[in-house]
Amino acid sequence: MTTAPQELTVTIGDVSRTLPTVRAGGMGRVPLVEFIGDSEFTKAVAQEMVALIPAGTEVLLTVVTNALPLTHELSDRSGLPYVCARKKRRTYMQQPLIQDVPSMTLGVAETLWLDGPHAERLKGKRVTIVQDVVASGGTAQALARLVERAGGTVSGYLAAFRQGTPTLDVIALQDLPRTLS
Ligand SMILES: O=P(O)(O)OC[C@H]1O[C@H](OP(=O)(O)OP(=O)(O)O)[C@H](O)[C@@H]1O
Repeated sequence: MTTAPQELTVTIGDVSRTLPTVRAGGMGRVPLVEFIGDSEFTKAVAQEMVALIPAGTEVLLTVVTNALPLTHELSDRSGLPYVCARKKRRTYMQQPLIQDVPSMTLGVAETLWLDGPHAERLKGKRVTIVQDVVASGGTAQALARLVERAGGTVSGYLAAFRQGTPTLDVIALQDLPRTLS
């Protein structure tokens, strides 16, 4: 007998989304949060997150891909500048900081690249790390290391959703189940 995958509906502000579930590595089905291609949901989430930005934050730091539109909207609403790490080297990068992600939920090895001029914008600043989802916390740890290497300090970890029990102290709008079936 086949069991239909469970659905998960989340509501942020007055916007609701039924999240698709996907198989992720050996984890079973996990809810998939997508901001790419969904400006209405992205704006609603950013609107709710503004109040959660730690006091004293001077710069937001995120990483491509899915967290980028969310951080852009958060920057727009908070007035704080943001910096974005890449997951691929670009030929135009100047003395980038290169940081491996220690572990990831989906089990895919990843390396973060922060262009030198962008790293300069973190120097001496209090930086909040912004993500769409924090699960294991591996990506957050790698971003924190980039902040330190750039000469900044981490003010906090802010995510739209926390999935599971990351070891880091993450401020999140909502918790998502680790697996659905
Ligand atoms: O806490 P962790 O276990 O590190 O997992 C969280 C990361 O996993 C997802 O990235 P994904 O690989 O799906 O990247 P994408 O945004 O480029 O799709 C999500 O966007 C977070 O960055």
